[in-house]
Amino acid sequence: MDKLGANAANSCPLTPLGFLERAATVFGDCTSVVYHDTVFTWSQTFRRCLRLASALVSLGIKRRDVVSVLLPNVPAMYEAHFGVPMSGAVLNSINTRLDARTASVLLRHSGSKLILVDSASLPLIRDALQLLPPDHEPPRVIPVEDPHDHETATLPAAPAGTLTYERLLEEAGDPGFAWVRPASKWDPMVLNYTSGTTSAPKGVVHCHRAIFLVALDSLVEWAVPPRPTYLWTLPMFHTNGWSFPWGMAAVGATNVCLRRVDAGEVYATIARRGVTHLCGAPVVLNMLANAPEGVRRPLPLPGKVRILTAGAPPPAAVLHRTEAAGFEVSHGYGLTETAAVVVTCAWKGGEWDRLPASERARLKARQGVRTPGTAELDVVDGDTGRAVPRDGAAMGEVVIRGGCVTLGYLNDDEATRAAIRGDGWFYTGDVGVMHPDGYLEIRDRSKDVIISGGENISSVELESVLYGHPAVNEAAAVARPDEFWGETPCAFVSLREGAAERAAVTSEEIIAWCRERMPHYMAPKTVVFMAELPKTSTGKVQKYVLRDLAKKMGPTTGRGRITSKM
Ligand SMILES: Nc1ncnc2c1ncn2[C@@H]1O[C@H](COP(=O)(O)OP(=O)(O)OP(=O)(O)O)[C@@H](O)[C@H]1O
Repeated sequence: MDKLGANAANSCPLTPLGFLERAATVFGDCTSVVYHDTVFTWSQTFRRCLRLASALVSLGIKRRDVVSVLLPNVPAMYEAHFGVPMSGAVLNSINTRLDARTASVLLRHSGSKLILVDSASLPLIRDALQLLPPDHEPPRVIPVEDPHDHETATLPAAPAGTLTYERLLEEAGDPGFAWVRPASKWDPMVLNYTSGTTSAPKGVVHCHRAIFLVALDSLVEWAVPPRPTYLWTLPMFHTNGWSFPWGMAAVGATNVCLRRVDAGEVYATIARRGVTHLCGAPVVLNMLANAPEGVRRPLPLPGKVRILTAGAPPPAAVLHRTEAAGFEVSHGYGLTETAAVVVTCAWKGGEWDRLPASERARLKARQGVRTPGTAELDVVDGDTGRAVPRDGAAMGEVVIRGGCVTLGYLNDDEATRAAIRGDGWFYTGDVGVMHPDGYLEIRDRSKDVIISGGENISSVELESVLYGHPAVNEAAAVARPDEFWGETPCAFVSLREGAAERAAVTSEEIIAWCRERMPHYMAPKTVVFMAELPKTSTGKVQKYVLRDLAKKMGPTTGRGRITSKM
C-alpha cells in the first residue's frame, strides 16, 4: 500500500473545461445556447470557444494574463467562460452595473490585458480607461455587438475595420486549436470581485480544481438531470453564475440567454422555451412572486420550474409566495470566496412535506448543511474559536473548509490572512446559529448585527417578520443610534404595488405587527418608507447606505418612535 499514490495517469489537473469537449461529442447536435433566433449546437459552441481561445493567443495573451468581460447574459458571455481559460488566461467578469470609476479601479487592480465589452457598455469603458493612471497599460477593448437588442442596435455601428468579437472569431480563430490545459490543478482560472456590500470589492481568485469541484457539486446537490433547459436569469458576472456555465455543459443543457430580467420576459420565456431550471437572488423571487396577475402568464406554469436562490437571505414569506406562484424553490448559501453555493437547505421530504406551507417556508429559509463536495462547515465562538452549542440560539461566525475555498485575494495578503486562518478555516464574516438537527441558520453579517441594550438583534430575523406583512414589498433593518440603548432597530420598507393594504399602512401598524410576533426589544423603533431600497449591483440591499441614513436622523431617545417617508 505504501508505494501506491499519485501517478502520471491519475493526477492530470482537474479542470471543468473538459466538460465542453465531452458535450461536443455527446450532445453535438443538440442546442447549447439560444438567444432570440441565434441558436448554437454543442459542437458549434465548442468550435467557437476554441476560436476565441486561439484568437486570444494570437493577440498575445499568455498563461495567467487576466482577460476581462463586461457583458450581459448573451452567447459571447457563455463562450468566454470556456474560451478565455482555454487560452490559458484568467477570466475576470466585471459587473455591467458598475460605474466608470469602480470599473477603472478593478481594471487597474487586475492588470487586465484585454476586455470583451458589450456595445451598450462601450461609453462606460471609455470613461473607465480615461481614469487609469497615465503609466498604466490599458487593456485592449474588443466590442461585442448584439444584433438582437433594439437598444444597442440603435447605437452607431463600430467603425469599419474595428476588431469586433465576431470578426476576431472569424479572422483569427482556429476551430481545431489545441486548447491550453492547466499545468497544475492549482493554476488560477477566474478572478471575481466581491459585491462590495460591506467594504471595497476584493479580488477573489479560484483555481481550475475548485471550479471543477463546485461545478459538479452544484449539479449533484440540485439534482440537475441531463438536458435541462436553463434560463439565465442570474447574471453570469455574479460569481460566474454560481458555476453553472460550466455545469450546464456537463449535462448538455439548453442555455437560454436573457439580456435583461423583468418578470414579464421571464414568464414569457418559461412558456416559450419550456424552461426547467433557473437561478436568482431573493430579489428575483420577490419580483416573480409579486408580479401582477396579468404578467404572471401562463397560470399555472406550463411545467415544473425549479429555482435555486442564494446570494442573500430569502425571507420565509418570499419563499412561500414564490412556491405559491408554482415554482419549486431550493435555497443555497455561498460567497464569491467559495465560488458557488456550498451550503444548502437540503430538503428531507417525509415529515417536512406534510407541514403547512408557511412552516415549510420557515424551514427552507434556513441555510442548511454543507453540500456533498464541501468538507466541513461550522459556527464558532469568536473568542474561543470553539464550535457553539447546537441549540439554535448561540451565535458565532460561520466557517468553512473544502476544495471550494479561494486561493486568496489578489494582491491583498492581509485580507487573505484575515479570512483564511492558521486553524484551517475560511472565516465568512457571517453570523449564524446551528440548530439541533445540524442545519445552519444565518442570523446576520457580523457588521449588520444590531446591538440594543447589550442584546444582539438579528436584522435578518426582523426582516423576515417585516416581509410577512401583506403590504410589504421589501424590507431591511439597520441600527439607529439611541441615547439610552446604544442602538435600536430602524426598518426601511417599500410597499407592494397595488396591494389593497398599501393605502392604509402606517408605521405604527408595522411596529405593532412586529411587536405581536417577536420580543418587543427586537421590533423596530423607527420605520422609514421608501419607494425602493438602495441595492448593490448584485441586488443586495446596501445596508451601509441605510445605516448612514439612520445615523443622520440622529439618535432616538430610548422610548420614542419616529417615522418618516423618503
Ligand atoms: N442564502 C443566503 N442567506 C444569507 N446570506 C447569504 C446567502 N447567500 C449569500 N449570502 C450573503 O452573501 C455574502 C456573499 O456575497 P458576495 O460574495 O457576493 O459579496 P459581498 O459579501 O456581498 O460583498 P463584500 O464582501 O464586498 O462586502 C455572504 O457572506 C452572505 O452574507
